[in-house]
Amino acid sequence: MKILEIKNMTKRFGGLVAVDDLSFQVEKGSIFGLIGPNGAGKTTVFNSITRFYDPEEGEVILRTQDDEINLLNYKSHQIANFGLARTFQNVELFGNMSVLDNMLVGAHTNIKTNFLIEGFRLPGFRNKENEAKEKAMDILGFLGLKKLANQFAKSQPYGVQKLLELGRVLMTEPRIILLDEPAAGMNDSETDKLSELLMKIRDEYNLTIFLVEHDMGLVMDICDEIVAINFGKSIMQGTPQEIQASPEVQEAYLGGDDEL
Ligand SMILES: Nc1ncnc2c1ncn2[C@@H]1O[C@H](COP(=O)(O)OP(=O)(O)OP(=O)(O)O)[C@@H](O)[C@H]1O
Repeated sequence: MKILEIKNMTKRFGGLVAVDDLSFQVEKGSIFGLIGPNGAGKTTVFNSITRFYDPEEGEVILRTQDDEINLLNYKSHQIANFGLARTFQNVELFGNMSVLDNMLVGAHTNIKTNFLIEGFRLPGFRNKENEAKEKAMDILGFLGLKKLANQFAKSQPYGVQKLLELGRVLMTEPRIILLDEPAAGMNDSETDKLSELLMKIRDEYNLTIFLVEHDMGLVMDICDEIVAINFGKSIMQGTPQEIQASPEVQEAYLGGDDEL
């Protein structure tokens, strides 16, 4: 099943067509990569899917077993309710809060109580809070961060902060996670660990991963399928092998800073 389908998306900035009639599909349960040279339109696609931008044309269909939702009919804050969660290129944590409390912020969208229960901290709320804490500790354990639960987020090294951001996303029980350059700023061994972890997350949490990434090693290692774009248009969608063998994709990278 195609969990996510981008249909004829166009996004313009004034006279510049950043995304140009772009279509591609993401298979449920896959790790899917969006690649392209600098300025190809990757971030714009990402921001359009997650509704930070308003594309002028097209559809973004999120499919569940029994429903099809066009995300373009909703605002960015509503998207998480449909099971789509994202991370940002720069780590966005609450530095002065503990690692655990940062995780609990991620749970907020999933704690559904009424204002009486929440406002007066009645038992229903405490139960939900305890459940959320337990879940947070489980995820921290999965990420190897349990021991750091009570430490300040800001005193953690960059690699740990990136993992914590992933953990916070998992708290929302997403169907699909969109990762904006998850390996940015990581060294080779951190990137290798991240590759393994992303595959483990996909399997353990039974979700789909959509990533934009400059690190071709990571993309080629872990993606089941990739769409390569340039000038906002699709060059091709295929397996890592097909993408690497494509003269059109190689041509797009020639002369750029990025290497395929
Ligand atoms: N907010 C904006 N206003 C005007 N032009 C923009 C804006 N955001 C992006 N662009 C332009 O749209 C095009 C696509 O940019 P985008 O950032 O999506 O590319 P990218 O593939 O993510 O690039 P990079 O790999 O360098 O991050 C570029 O020409 C860029 O200058």
